[in-house]
Amino acid sequence: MAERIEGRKVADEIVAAVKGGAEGLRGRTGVVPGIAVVIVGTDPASQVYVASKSRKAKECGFHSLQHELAEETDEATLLALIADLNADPAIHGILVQLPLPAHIDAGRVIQSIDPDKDVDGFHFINVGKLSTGETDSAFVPCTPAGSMILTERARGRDLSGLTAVVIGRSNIVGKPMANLLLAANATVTIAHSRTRDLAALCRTADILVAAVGRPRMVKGDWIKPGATVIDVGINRIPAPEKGDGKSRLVGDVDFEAACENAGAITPVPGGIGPMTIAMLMANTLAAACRRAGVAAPSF
Ligand SMILES: NC(=O)C1=CN([C@@H]2O[C@H](COP(=O)(O)OP(=O)(O)OC[C@H]3O[C@@H](n4cnc5c(N)ncnc54)[C@H](OP(=O)(O)O)[C@@H]3O)[C@@H](O)[C@H]2O)C=CC1
Ligand SMILES: Nc1nc(=O)c2c([nH]1)NC[C@@H]1CN(c3ccc(C(=O)N[C@@H](CCC(=O)O)C(=O)O)cc3)C=[N+]21
Repeated sequence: MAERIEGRKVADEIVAAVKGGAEGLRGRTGVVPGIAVVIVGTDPASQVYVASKSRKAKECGFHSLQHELAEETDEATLLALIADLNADPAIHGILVQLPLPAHIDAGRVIQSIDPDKDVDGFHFINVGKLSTGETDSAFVPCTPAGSMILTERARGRDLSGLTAVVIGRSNIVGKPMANLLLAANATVTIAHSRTRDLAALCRTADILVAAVGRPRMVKGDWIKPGATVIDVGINRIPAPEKGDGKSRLVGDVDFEAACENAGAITPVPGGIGPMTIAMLMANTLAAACRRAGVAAPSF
């Protein structure tokens, strides 16, 4: 039976350390880390994430702003808000919740964020730093950063000789995750919707990362015995057993079946989700430390 990797517990440890770091920064320099979360529209799942980000920010002792804009907000209004946040010295981190409504060019919005405040790590400058190995000064996207910390807990910091398969090639998860695994010396393959015989490829993976968005797509017999399985997927599915109209969260991996083969596996919920939020807090503290000219703690 696989070991459950308790992301929520590790996330709580990181949040406690960030809180301590923020107190230290404030004591030494008077600087209070500030984060602005911007959400456009009323997607209920997005609102849940945004609310929990704001809650954690308060828990860390941050100054936290939440901007909720109407679905029909135009791009110019959003760009103007970001320009204001870029210029605001009390704000060190800016997160624009994705996806954005279709009438807004998400790429243009992301590239308008000051790279030094881009705590999501989506700006070209931060993407370029990550892929060229300038990780000391880059903001690393929160989900892959959190996934990497849990991978290190299971496998150590040096993944030399290990094979990693990442399913999914998004800019938010798959590609940066593959870069981080590569930087840690794993031998990395990225799979996607055009990959042939995904099951056979997955069976080669000592480390398997699923970031697809398809509930329980990865089957138990796709898992190499002893593999470390990182399930990034967050999928809400109907749960009639809980009552009419109820739903529950599942990952991209068939958790119960995967437990038979895996050495260690992250659960959903309670795995990568809480780690993502913890890393957002860590990145915001790092942004505030850099602004204040103080060394940022690393995790
Ligand atoms: N835990 C967390 O904090 C976070 C969780 N998530 C979750 O992670 C999942 C992925 O998110 P994200 O990367 O944004 O999603 P995207 O939809 O941007 O990317 C999904 C990727 O999966 C690939 N894919 C789709 N179907 C298949 C298939 N049948 N076989 C193999 N590959 C397939 C796609 O391939 P192609 O490129 O060819 O289309 C694409 O590369 C979602 O469940 C999301 O909710 C996301 C962000 C944070
Ligand atoms: N600019 C941007 N940055 C993001 O990081 C970003 C985004 N947009 N858009 C949406 C995705 C998704 N995402 C999650 C974060 C935390 C949980 C999380 O905490 N999940 C809990 C469960 C929460 C629940 O019960 O609903 C868990 O897995 O245990 C989930 C998903 C961040 N994303």
